[in-house]
Amino acid sequence: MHIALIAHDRMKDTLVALAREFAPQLGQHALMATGTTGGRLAQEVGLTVECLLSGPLGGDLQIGARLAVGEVSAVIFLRDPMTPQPHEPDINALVRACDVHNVVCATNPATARLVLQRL
Ligand SMILES: O=C(CO)COP(=O)(O)O
Repeated sequence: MHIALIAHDRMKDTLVALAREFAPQLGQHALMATGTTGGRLAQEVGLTVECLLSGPLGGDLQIGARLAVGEVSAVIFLRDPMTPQPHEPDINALVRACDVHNVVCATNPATARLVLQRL
């Protein structure tokens, strides 16, 4: 599978902890991530991750574009529901693309855990 991993700043520690817990499973898949998230996953978890642009600079849109042509099979996107984001339209576009193309999309840690358990 091709899995996209994304977390807003206040959710990054949670995603890193989840990725650490599920590193053996994640390591069997092709991973991509927005820039800062991917850097942390590579450095702190040791995963091989294709790092795209940072979210506010277009990373969510890059993942959405890849997803729209069938190149992403699941998205783990830990959004911060308490902090406004400057690139809110990009975030909504990515989640909408998941719905349009019926791609697995986990936007909170509980759902992410369920998805990761099924890898
Ligand atoms: O903003 C993001 C997703 O909307 C995440 O981007 P970074 O991983 O570059 O922080």
